[in-house]
Amino acid sequence: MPTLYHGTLIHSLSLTQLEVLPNALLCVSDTDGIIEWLERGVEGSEIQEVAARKGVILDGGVEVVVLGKGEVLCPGMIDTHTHAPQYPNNGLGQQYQLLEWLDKLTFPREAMFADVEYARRIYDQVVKRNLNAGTTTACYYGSLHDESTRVLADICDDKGQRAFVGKCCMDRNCPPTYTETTESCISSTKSWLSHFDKFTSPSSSDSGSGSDQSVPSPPLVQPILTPRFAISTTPEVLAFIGKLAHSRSPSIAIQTHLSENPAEVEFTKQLFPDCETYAGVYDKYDLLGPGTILAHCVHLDDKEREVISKRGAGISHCPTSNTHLNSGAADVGKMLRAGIKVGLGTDCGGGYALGILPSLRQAAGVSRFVSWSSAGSTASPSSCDAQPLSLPQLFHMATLGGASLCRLESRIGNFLPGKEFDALRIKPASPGMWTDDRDSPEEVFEKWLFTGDDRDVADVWVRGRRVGGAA
Ligand SMILES: Nc1nc2[nH]cnc2c(=O)[nH]1
Ligand SMILES: [Zn+2]
Repeated sequence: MPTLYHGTLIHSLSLTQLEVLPNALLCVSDTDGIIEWLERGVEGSEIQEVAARKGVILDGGVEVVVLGKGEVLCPGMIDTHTHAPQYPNNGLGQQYQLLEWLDKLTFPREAMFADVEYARRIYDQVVKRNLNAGTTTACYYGSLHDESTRVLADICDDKGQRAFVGKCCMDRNCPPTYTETTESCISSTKSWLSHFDKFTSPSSSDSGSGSDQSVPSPPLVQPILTPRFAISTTPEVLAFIGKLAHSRSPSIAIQTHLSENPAEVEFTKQLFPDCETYAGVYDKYDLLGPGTILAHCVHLDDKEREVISKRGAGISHCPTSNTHLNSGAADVGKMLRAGIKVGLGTDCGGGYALGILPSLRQAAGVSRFVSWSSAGSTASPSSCDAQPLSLPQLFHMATLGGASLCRLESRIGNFLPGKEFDALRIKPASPGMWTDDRDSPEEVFEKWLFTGDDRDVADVWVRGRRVGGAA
């Protein structure tokens, strides 16, 4: 039996198109969570008739979820870069720059995840809190520990969060208490990867319904190769990861950090004197491709944007972290104009906040500072390009744009029929205080984006299954 959803839907169609659909009627298959059809402009009194015309007879077996006035259904949000073992450090560290922050706070915390039971306790809360905050897909760095990172993958699968989970590779320039040899990095990466064979595609176990997708949907939880960054991975490990990624088709996803902080860029150039740029290091080892997520990219030059764009890699913009760790203000406009895919990341615990909303707000603010400073520092015509990010762009980055970094844009990111139903029901927790009857659905939505939190996320669905929410 399918489930029907009726009410106001808001989703992104592109960087410039935010579509608002009042009185939409959406049908989701209960076998595979796929959106079978979407009808626009259906009054409440017409639900039964429209459903019948589409072949769905409303009887006791069909659930109809009717959104109330002031409620909005939007796609689930996608955190394209976060570190699961760093959540206990959230909020700390604003006095540091990246490399000192890693040594003082981050490596000692991550080392604690050698204890698998500690990892289980923390990861259980991380995944639960992220789902309730509306993060239906997350790209997680784990620690360097194989077993604890398997636990993280299992927890995502159990709780129903769509996720990419990576065992962190780091075989040099790390403290003796938290590092691995090149040999153990390679062998534990192979062993960690084998764990994912057990997560199967939903369409391979049932016949599915309604979807015209010819390729089976990937498993909910997928592996992502995770060289920490060029500083802490030897050329041998970088080469191993490049080869491993391309040993499968489609290639295995890759995530790493790029050009976050000036001292990091400088040190990387010293370590790889034969590479002209930092991005060139990753390119040399075949790490840049459509399945690659590059976090931060604050200090890129034009050549680097060009190679990232050419290879089809995506950038995870992490503005809360970039601000908190004094890394700088990334110019997202330049990335977009170079044709690069951009999503949002929390980068916890460099970023201090759970869920994508704070990143979206900070992305808006930082883009304004970038536009003001470029307008003030140059009279060249190019300064006209530096517009602050618009609401459609911001929401695109939080949803469909993030999906494209994960190579999932044909599966999730909006409510087009054939996609999987990853969705949030926004229900203002304090109606009358910050929303009232005069607000249009667009206004409720905008207020939620800029002032709301997980108390206002009543339901969270991934692949049609309810996996969280405050209701
Ligand atoms: N923000 C951030 N940058 C990094 N670069 C290398 N490791 C890290 C990390 O854990 N967080
Ligand atoms: Zn990070």
